[in-house]
Amino acid sequence: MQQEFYKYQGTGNDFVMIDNRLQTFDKNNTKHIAFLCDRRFGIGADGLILLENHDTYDFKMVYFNSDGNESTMCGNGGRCLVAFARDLGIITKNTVFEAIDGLHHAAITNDIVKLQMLDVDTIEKHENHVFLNTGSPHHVEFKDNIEDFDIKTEGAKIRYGAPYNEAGSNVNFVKKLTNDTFTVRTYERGVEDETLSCGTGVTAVAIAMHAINQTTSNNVNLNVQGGKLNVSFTKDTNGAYKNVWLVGPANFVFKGTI
Ligand SMILES: N[C@@H](CCC[C@H](N)C(=O)O)C(=O)O
Repeated sequence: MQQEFYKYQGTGNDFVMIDNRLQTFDKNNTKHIAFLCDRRFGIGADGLILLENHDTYDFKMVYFNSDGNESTMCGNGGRCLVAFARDLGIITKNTVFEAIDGLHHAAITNDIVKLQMLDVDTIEKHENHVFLNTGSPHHVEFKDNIEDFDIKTEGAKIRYGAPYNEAGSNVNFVKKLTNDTFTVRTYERGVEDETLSCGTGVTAVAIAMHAINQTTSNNVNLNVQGGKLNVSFTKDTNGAYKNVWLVGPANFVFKGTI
């Protein structure tokens, strides 16, 4: 059977999008999803996202990494899905949709998507890194020579090592540029390589930098390999990060059948 697909990217984190409102897509066929994401034999993407109907909200997001396995929240994927929903005529500007980590409010203006992320109340501060969950698990570590660093090799060692082991974590390497601007490179679990951008990753970096006093700003700019993102938040009196918003471009690339 021919499958219609759409390709979107958000700061270079790219996704195959499928309109699954008629529930025709086989979600259990891991090999087929990995094939669709394969850059040589398939369409090529960091992940695949299904847009599905929801009883109460505008739509539902189902996310798979490029290895074919369903995974936790994808921030850039969520932003791209909002653009896809707008392009399909499901929404106009504002939306609320459900993903694996709960409800997300979002707004789209031209190609800029603003996506509300999970509240964060648990931040593990270790000697050389910070660990937190922004919808997906993230290890955050400073790396001064970030431009020349082997992200794939060094990221994999951390992702597969203790305490993460098989369940794994995404790994973000960070360099501070100014009080409110950081460079980030991310090794993504489930892609098992560096991606050009990671939305839950930069959200984790912005919150981690604030939590360890590396920024005094609650509006943080993140330079990633594929462009620029912004994360803003408020911190409540119990130390929880709320009203977390991830902002950046989300673009249609091409569509086809396979
Ligand atoms: N690219 C994503 C993160 C996707 C999930 C991640 N690979 C995982 O399995 O934890 C983003 O933009 O947040």
